[in-house]
Amino acid sequence: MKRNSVGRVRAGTFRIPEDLVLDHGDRLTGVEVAFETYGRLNRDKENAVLVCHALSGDAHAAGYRDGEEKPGWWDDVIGPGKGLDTSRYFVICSNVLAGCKGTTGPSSTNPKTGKPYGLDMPIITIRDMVAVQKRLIDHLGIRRLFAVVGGSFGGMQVLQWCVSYPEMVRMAVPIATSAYSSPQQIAFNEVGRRAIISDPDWNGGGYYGGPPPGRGLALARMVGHITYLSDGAMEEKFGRRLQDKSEYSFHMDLEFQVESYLRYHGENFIKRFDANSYLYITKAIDYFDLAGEGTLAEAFRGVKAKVLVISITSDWLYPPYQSREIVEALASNDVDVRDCEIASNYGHDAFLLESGQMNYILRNFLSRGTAGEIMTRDVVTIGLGGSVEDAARVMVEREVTHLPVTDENGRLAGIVTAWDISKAVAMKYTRLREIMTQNVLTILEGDSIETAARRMKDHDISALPVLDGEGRVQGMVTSDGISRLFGACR
Ligand SMILES: CC(=O)SCCNC(=O)CCNC(=O)[C@H](O)C(C)(C)COP(=O)(O)OP(=O)(O)OC[C@H]1O[C@@H](n2cnc3c(N)ncnc32)[C@H](O)[C@@H]1OP(=O)(O)O
Ligand SMILES: N[C@@H](CCO)C(=O)O
Repeated sequence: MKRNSVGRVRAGTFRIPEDLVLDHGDRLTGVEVAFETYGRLNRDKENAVLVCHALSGDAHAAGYRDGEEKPGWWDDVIGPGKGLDTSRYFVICSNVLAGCKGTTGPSSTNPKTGKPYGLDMPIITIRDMVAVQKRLIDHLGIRRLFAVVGGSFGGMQVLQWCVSYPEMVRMAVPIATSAYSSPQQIAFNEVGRRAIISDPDWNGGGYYGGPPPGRGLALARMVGHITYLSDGAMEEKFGRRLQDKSEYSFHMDLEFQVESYLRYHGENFIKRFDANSYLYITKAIDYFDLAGEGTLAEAFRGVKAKVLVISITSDWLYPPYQSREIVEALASNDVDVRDCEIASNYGHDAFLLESGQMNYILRNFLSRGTAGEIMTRDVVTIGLGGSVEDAARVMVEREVTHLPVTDENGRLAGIVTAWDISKAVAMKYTRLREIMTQNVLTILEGDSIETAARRMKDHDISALPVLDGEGRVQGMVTSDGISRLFGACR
């Protein structure tokens, strides 16, 4: 087992109770979603990170399933102390709708016929896929996701989350992706689909129970896999070296290492993936175009998330210019967006390979610092029934200038400051209710430090009570505390 892995994991299945109405009006009954989770959901359910997988990915993003040697596809990034730190976050990954790894897709049994859907499966969009993920997140009782993260086709899902459910996404990390599929990306997907459809075993998509279109699917994967690498990476890996020989054979069969490698990946892929799912997912990718008839800036108008857009220097499938378009369109809507570029020779799949850079970037972005991390936890409060004199005594004894006032349930009812005490003495008030501020400005544990600093600055105050989801005081953030923090970052 790899170091700092989340360890043994097993997939859960969630069955959506109601019919799923799809983007194009079709309905699916009894949709099931396979998912895995890593880490622990905190009491306020505010530390959930949804990971969206790429084309051939699945819910098994990290850890080891019983009987399997290889960990999940992003085990280098998900785990204790890693970029998606499972000692802090509750990480969720689900298999996409139309997938073939536990979530309803063309290879699943159609409840109407008792047979595999095949091409009876309606065409699915990325918006449909994200709508299914939303139902899973609702089912888990999560009202707002701390972050949504994904690479490639997974990055498209991240952008769709930001547009479809802006209130639910606190931070978003679309990686090596695009807000629309370019003609070149469509072209490669079409070649892959034609390879499958041209395979005699495809049988109109009705191959289940008989030989699958393995030749077509392997060929589709070989073409796709070339786009996941780079010219430099292939030069490094293979050059013109021959496979298990020192001179040309001058025949039509295998000569070069690169040929052998692609055949290997093709043959490996058909052991774990369904050809019809390949058709449906690449179709969903082709249809993806957030701007639609309008502009990308218009599409991003409602985005509320803080966004980090990550691109890869050598990615020629989803080139960095497509990430720049996303950044510009978000920035034009005053979205809090930043971008970074992973320096790598690996090409598009670098988001799976450059785990050192990925972990560093994710850790720094996600832990941009939250109020919960810098608040003083041993916060001093006073009950609503207390007197001005009681408040003055507590302030002197505990050397505080702000005193949250709580009701009988421990919920915040107001706040009293040293200035209020001075006024009370001058005005001869004796009860807290007479002097406390009732409309208290507060902050949530998961809100960023920047948000706290901006709120204090905008309202010219020097302290903010930090509340949990039930309105109970968890701590205090003060302007002194924040300045000390940034003072440390010389
Ligand atoms: C992101 C998601 O949602 S999912 C998906 C992630 N998984 C995949 O995409 C699976 C297929 N993709 C890959 O394997 C990707 O290249 C990665 C990023 C996952 C792995 O990349 P790398 O670690 O660089 O592995 P690489 O692409 O070089 O392939 C190594 C394999 O090729 C084999 N190989 C290398 N050269 C040759 C050759 N000349 N002939 C035959 N096989 C070869 C190796 O033996 C190795 O086999 P193994 O995987 O059984 O150990
Ligand atoms: N190679 C990864 C990324 C593709 O975009 C996959 O197969 O899913």
